[in-house]
Amino acid sequence: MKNFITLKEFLIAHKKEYLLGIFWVFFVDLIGLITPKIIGSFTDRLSAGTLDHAGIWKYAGIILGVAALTGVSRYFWRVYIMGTARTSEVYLRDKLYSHLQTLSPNFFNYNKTGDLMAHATNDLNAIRMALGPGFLSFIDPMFVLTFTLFMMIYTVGWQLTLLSLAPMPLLILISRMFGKVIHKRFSEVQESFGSLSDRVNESFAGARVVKTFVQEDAEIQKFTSINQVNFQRNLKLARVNGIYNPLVMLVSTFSFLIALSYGGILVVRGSITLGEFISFNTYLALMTWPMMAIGQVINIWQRASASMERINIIMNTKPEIIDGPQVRADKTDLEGSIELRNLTFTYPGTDRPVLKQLNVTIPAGKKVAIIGRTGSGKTTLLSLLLRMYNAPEGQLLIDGIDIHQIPLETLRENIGYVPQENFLFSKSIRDNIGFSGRGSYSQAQIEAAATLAQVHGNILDFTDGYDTMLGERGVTLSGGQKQRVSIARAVIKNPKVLILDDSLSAVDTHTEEEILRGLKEIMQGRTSLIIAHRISTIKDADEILILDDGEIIERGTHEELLTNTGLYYELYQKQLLEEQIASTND
Ligand SMILES: Nc1ncnc2c1ncn2[C@@H]1O[C@H](COP(=O)(O)OP(=O)(O)OP(=O)(O)O)[C@@H](O)[C@H]1O
Repeated sequence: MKNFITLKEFLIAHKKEYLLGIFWVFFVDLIGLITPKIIGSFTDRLSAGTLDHAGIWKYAGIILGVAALTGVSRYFWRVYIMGTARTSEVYLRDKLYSHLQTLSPNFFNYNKTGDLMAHATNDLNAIRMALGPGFLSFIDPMFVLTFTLFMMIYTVGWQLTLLSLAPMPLLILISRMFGKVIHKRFSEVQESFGSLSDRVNESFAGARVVKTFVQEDAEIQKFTSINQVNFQRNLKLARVNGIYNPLVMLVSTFSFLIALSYGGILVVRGSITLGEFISFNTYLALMTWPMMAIGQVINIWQRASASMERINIIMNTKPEIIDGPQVRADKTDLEGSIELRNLTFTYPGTDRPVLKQLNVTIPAGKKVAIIGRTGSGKTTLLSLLLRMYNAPEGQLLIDGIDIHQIPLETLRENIGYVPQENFLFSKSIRDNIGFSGRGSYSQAQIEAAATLAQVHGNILDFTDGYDTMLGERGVTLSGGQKQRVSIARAVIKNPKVLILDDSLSAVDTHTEEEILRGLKEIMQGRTSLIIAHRISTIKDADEILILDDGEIIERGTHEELLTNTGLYYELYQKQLLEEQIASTND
């Protein structure tokens, strides 16, 4: 039960609905006791020959009335219990989603999307089942068993009742034994379903790569084997259920057997009437469902508990990147100066530093470029600036204060970031560009940003213009167009700091020049950090840093760097040569 602590708040808030639900279950179970008594009395009067036509109609009327009342009451219990269980699913899904939003990018490096989706679907469904049908299957049998037991003792005495119920403790034993196995096997099923969802998600997301590498058959094989594992695990669970449910049935059949044989003897002896015997057996029949239900309850709750355990692992994951106690809440704006003080950074879970003792000061409003071989740590530095990862205390300062003292919202709202991988949402181009404004940007602002990013013309070429819907990952746009929409999305924020991570690599040199000219205008007085592989992108920067294996090996302006014969000079010569070859080929 301790797994369900996550739902404490919800259950307290919805106790009224559950109490009303309990009332209606209580009421249905209470009136359910009338029918067996009526049938018994009907039998006795019939065998005594004291029943006329009107009497028969009266009995029929009562039975019909009870059935109608039961139907109406059942409607209410469904509304209160099942309805609240549905609400719990919405509550928990929202809570899970909101919590996932707070977790750091590192969490998503280690947890696969498909598996997280399985948590949000299958696991939540199992929990809903417990709070709806599972809860009902718990309280209903409690009432039915108590009431029926009372009526049985009242009708035929305690000896026959006790004897008939003698096999019942066996039920508890069986349920305890099977409960543990069901919990374990259901956890395994959910886990394999997570892997299955993840496989599907990954292979669809990478559909183009799969096709271009002609890996369809291999993908099908991989899918089939995971599907088989999932099937086998479901089968193992079904096997437990297959033994468990008939065992529960068998125990209740023993009860019937005792009731029939010993009850029959009592009727023959004349200790009880035939009517009482029939009433007793009808009560015993009433008990069959609750007994089965107790078996089901254990099953449902064990599944839910396994699912809740999985959800709790996520819910108990503490967000690593948060506003700590040292945060300065009054810092609602940035000026844009950046300082790296001996910055050394190692990714969590690894032991090799990716950035080593970097010392850089970027005054507000300056343009700094970073260039270097792949894997030299350029993107890592930007991730630290955006606090996607935590830099060591005191080594990364913005506006002269430690980055950890700046509220996350202030930090990120004031940085315009164009990532290396231009992820666009499956929304219209307008919504993608205006992503940060949640619909508050005017069409003129959106168009201005698009013009600056040199993509306005392209957008107008689409039939639906700014309303053009982008497929998953913006598949309808070319690489260069995606980059430019992504630039427009960053600059519309009018950020104090603009970060471009190799964001002009997919546009031709002419467009690049146009974009840079536009950016120069908007970034007047604002800080920009540009990563590039092409020297043409960065040559007018105030300072260029050359990063190699996490260290700054050269720094200076374009002109200063060309006076050395270092890596920058080497890169420049290589790119000049490439350009010359390209122009001779034209
Ligand atoms: N989340 C991570 N966990 C562990 N190591 C990482 C992680 N992300 C990047 N790295 C490693 O850190 C190093 C620097 O990576 P980074 O992405 O910063 O390089 P880069 O200079 O931006 O490269 P490129 O020009 O190819 O984009 C690489 O060796 C990379 O494998």
